[in-house]
Amino acid sequence: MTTGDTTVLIVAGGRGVRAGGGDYPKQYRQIGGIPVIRLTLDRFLSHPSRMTVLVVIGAGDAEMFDAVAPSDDRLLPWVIGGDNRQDSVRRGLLRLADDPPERILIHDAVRPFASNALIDRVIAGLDHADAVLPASPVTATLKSVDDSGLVTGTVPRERLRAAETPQGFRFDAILKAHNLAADSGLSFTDDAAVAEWAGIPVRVAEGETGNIKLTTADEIAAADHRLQAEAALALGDVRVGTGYDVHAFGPGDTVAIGGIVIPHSHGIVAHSDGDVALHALTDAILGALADGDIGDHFPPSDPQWRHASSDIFLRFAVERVVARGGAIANLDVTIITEAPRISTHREAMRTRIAAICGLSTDRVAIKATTSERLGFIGRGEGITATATATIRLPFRAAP
Ligand SMILES: Nc1ccn([C@@H]2O[C@H](COP(=O)(O)OP(=O)(O)OP(=O)(O)O)[C@@H](O)[C@H]2O)c(=O)n1
Ligand SMILES: C[C@](O)(CO)[C@H](O)COP(=O)(O)O
Repeated sequence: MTTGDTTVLIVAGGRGVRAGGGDYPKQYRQIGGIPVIRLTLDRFLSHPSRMTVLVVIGAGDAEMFDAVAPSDDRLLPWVIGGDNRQDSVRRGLLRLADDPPERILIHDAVRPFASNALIDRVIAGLDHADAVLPASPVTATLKSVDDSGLVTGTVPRERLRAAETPQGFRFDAILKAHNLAADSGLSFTDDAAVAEWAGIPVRVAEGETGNIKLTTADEIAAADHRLQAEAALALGDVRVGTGYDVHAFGPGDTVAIGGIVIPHSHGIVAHSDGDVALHALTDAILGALADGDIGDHFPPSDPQWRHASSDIFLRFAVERVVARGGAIANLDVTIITEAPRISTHREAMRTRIAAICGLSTDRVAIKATTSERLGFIGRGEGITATATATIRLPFRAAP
């Protein structure tokens, strides 16, 4: 397949009357949060063959187009289109005529789902033909109907194909055909029809039923739902949980904070090792799962947790996420104490927590503050930590 010297002409000059019209044509409406024309442009600009793209826009649409167009040096300055699709295509072809490409793909701005494989099939077809039409078999039973609404017959569908775009052509051949068609005053709804009329053999390439043209408001709404659902599936069921813990200082000379042991003028009064950061994180993860709290799973009354290292609790919470097919997106802790100073231990804490949870350290944040000598923290009587955990569960995860 030869892919060099292929330009794409995207026609976006229509008013979208069948979709409801208005000042905001359908190619500028959003599906899945992105303007239709932007999706279409991205399809072609991201194609590996690095094609040049020319867009034909409606008179008065320049501001709308410039607002949504990507910045890419392969995107040529737009051309203003005509009163119908055929005229818009011809205006685009004429713009390219001074420095013509070898091959041209002509595509509707309102077909945002053309795949790379489909584009490849059309380009490959041009190695053996001057005109290539992607098309799919018609699956509906087709009826002809008279003006009174009576069925006059059933149309055999075996030889019928529904035409799609991008349609591919040798540039010189389709420009000539369009010029002849314009001179003759005939009108056609696609460029393959212009080629057929001009006597150019049109070869069919396998189309894609997903490569729909957004013609009606219902089709736009369905495409929007499709992309929203895909995005939601990719993102998963995102949940956020928060946690809080407090412990008093007491006799001793070390404190466990954030999974590491730090020398201090006091110890921590606690049933376990009293690591407020790991306890807050454990509760944040359990909170995101709506799975009780640390005390439910590790009751202080149970002697087996006496002096336990708190990484056991945190790992347990992480395993509850993994057991539901989920993953932790990030953990964020704030430690509030007058002393010891946290900043010098921050990286060691991040590394340790990341290791306990099986995360990369860039998903773990440790912050610290004092309470400005106010309250029990300010008097150095205790230490607290708050935490937030964001997790992603698959949809339809077991409750
Ligand atoms: N004067 C025109 C008319 C159509 N098109 C483009 O041709 C493609 C064909 O799709 P179609 O659904 O026919 O678009 P509209 O003409 O906008 O729709 P309608 O007929 O409902 O007004 C669209 O990308 C449309 O923007 C164009 O560039 N210039
Ligand atoms: C070019 C086209 O998309 C091929 O299916 C189609 O013909 C364009 O517009 P239509 O007026 O909705 O047929």
